[in-house]
Amino acid sequence: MDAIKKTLKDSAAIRWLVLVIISMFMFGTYWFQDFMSGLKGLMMSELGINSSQFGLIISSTTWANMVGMIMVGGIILDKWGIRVAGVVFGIVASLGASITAMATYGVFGDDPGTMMKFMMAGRMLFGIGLESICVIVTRTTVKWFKGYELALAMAINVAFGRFGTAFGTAFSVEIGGGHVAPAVAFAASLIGFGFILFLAYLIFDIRLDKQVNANKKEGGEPEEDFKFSDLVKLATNKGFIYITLLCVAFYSAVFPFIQYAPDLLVNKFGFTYQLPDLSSMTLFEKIGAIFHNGPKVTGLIPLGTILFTPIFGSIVDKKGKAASLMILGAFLLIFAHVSLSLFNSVTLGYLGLVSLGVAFALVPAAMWPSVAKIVAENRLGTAYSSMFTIQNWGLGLFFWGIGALLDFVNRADLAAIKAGEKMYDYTIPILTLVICGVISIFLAFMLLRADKQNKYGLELPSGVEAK
Ligand SMILES: NCCCC[C@H](NC(=O)[C@@H](N)CC(=O)O)C(=O)O
Repeated sequence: MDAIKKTLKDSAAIRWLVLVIISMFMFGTYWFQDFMSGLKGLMMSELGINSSQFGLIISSTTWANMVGMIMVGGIILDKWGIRVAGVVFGIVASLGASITAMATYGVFGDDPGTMMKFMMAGRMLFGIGLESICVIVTRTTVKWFKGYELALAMAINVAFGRFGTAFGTAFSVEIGGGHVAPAVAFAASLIGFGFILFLAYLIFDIRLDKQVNANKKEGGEPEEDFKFSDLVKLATNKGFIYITLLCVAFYSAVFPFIQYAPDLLVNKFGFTYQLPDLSSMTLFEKIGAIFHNGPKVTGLIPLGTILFTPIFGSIVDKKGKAASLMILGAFLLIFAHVSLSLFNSVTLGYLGLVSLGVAFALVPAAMWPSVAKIVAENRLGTAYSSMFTIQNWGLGLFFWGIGALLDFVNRADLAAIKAGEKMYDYTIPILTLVICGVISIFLAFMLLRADKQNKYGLELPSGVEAK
């Protein structure tokens, strides 16, 4: 038997280069997913929309995914591979983002109704690409890093996405020069840039496949293929059900919150949307102005997770305790939303945001590797696609629901709010997210119990089998 030859992925330099290239795709798609949060005030004044309509635009990202588009993405990925799936969903995401940008420039008509309709259509198309790209990039990371630094690579990959969220949220007002359309066009061009880099990655993908196929004669791994029976197996796996429901409850209280956080800080704590001129300020005044700016402070949440997700990831790898850490994350989530809704203290508000940031680093670091302990490897593609689909049901509801609830509870004051005489009261919409936190704790405890019964090994370090 011939010796198995070294492949491209055996070179650490090439592996990490590939990770950076594919992660730029995540950077662009996460930017586009989240940047509008920093523009909410501007969108309301410039496009004449209310909070509920803003919520609809954000929520439209999830609509096609709610009815199974991510599953279609997963099937295309499993049947035709990374290259075909990446190109198809890269085109879909770029097209959706371009339609959204054109709509804000008034290409399809400049009345608010037409603009909104096409923005939603564009974001819906983009959303199909976003989620499938996330699955494709995750799958590609596994392809290159399995047997190497997989947990760290996944954490760094998510960190690129968080960079996109942080910078998109913090800087879109300035990038747009105080207008919505240029900020949307810039965000759309980042997806195009990420897609071009992904096309460049395909050269590495083709080379690696050739090398792996050559080695397969010496005994390689069989490709995974989508089977509908896998769905049935997943739907009857208790651990998978708990972790999927936990994923919905947890992310529903985080991603939608981030979309509204700048507006909450402006309305509740008197923060600004636009930075004042910093040039004549002392260093302390500059820092004060930044920490008093809604989009910038919100941007710090995902920015903090960039450091902490890999740290928590390596704790999970080395010490285990993934289910316990998810319980802790759910407690932090409740503290965050209680302190941001029921109290009016800015200090407590900052503590709430820090607590949310830690939970946002902790839970994903513990949750995503745990899926691989609960579900057999040949069903992982289907497992991630199913989780993302169900996650989108919650996201769709809360992206829109927070805005709709905001308009509803403030209905007596809407005219005064529009005229700038009053501020939105965010208490009830944010308190609703506390319910998600409570459900998350319950599910995390159920997961811990299921782990003890089924011996998934969630509390054990990476690579240690439960007996
Ligand atoms: N290896 C899996 C990484 C998932 C990271 C996770 N992303 C999601 O949940 C997606 N559905 C993306 C999205 O909706 O933006 C995350 O924590 O970002």
